[in-house]
Amino acid sequence: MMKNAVEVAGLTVVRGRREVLHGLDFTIPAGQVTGLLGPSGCGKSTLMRTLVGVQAGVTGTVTVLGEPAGSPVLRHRIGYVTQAPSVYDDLSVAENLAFFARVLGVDRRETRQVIEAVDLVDHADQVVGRLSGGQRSRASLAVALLGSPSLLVLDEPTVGLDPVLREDLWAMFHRLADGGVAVLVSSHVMDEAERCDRLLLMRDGVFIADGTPTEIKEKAGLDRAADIEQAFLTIVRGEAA
Ligand SMILES: Nc1ncnc2c1ncn2[C@@H]1O[C@H](COP(=O)(O)OP(=O)(O)OP(=O)(O)O)[C@@H](O)[C@H]1O
Repeated sequence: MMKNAVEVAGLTVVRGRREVLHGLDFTIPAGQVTGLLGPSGCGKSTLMRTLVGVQAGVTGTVTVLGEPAGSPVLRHRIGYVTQAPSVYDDLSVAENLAFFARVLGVDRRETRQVIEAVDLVDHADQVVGRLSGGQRSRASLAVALLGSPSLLVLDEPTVGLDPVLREDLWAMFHRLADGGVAVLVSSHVMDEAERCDRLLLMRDGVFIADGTPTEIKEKAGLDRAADIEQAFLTIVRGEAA
């Protein structure tokens, strides 16, 4: 198993006329849930798009599963869920999965497994357009799980979900990581930080901290009982001082 699913050096991204990521160096290990946390607009989606290979204006070295980001061989090895649902409203959950399984060349039997994994068995025959927002985003997640990707890139997957479902999804992320998958999850709410094995804290296109939740709190001079939001603010204020 590859130790690092992602290796990035000197990553800069220009969108429009603005540089939105400013020379990032980092790795994302296999077998862990890495959280990408930071305020709205700091560049999380841009970073994820870069790893998936769909972002323009990229300079630097971005290696994903041993290949340059965007390489066609990676297509089946990365699962990506954006903030907008990527399933068809007029098809049922099962029909959507059957369609994407065919596009990806994945065994149709896998569709059942991924529907179970996201807990949509009871809604499998329901048209996606009539699902709740949370159910719809889980349908997108099921699509991303097809083909057992080695890297899962999830842009704010738990937004709008109730606490029980959030709990279930985080348990699933950790099960996948235990199986060797590199799971990258973004969030702009810091209260999910503690659920991650490791955190990348981002602000204005740079990382202000990289480590386990405990390491980051220590770096900020706080004890374990503190929350990551406090650590984030402490680090930001320290930099400004
Ligand atoms: N097409 C674009 N052209 C120019 N600038 C853009 C474009 N898309 C996004 N940006 C800018 O790039 C920056 C980073 O955006 P990005 O979507 O990566 O942030 P984010 O951290 O994912 O935010 P959110 O949590 O709100 O999704 C923002 O300041 C945004 O205004």
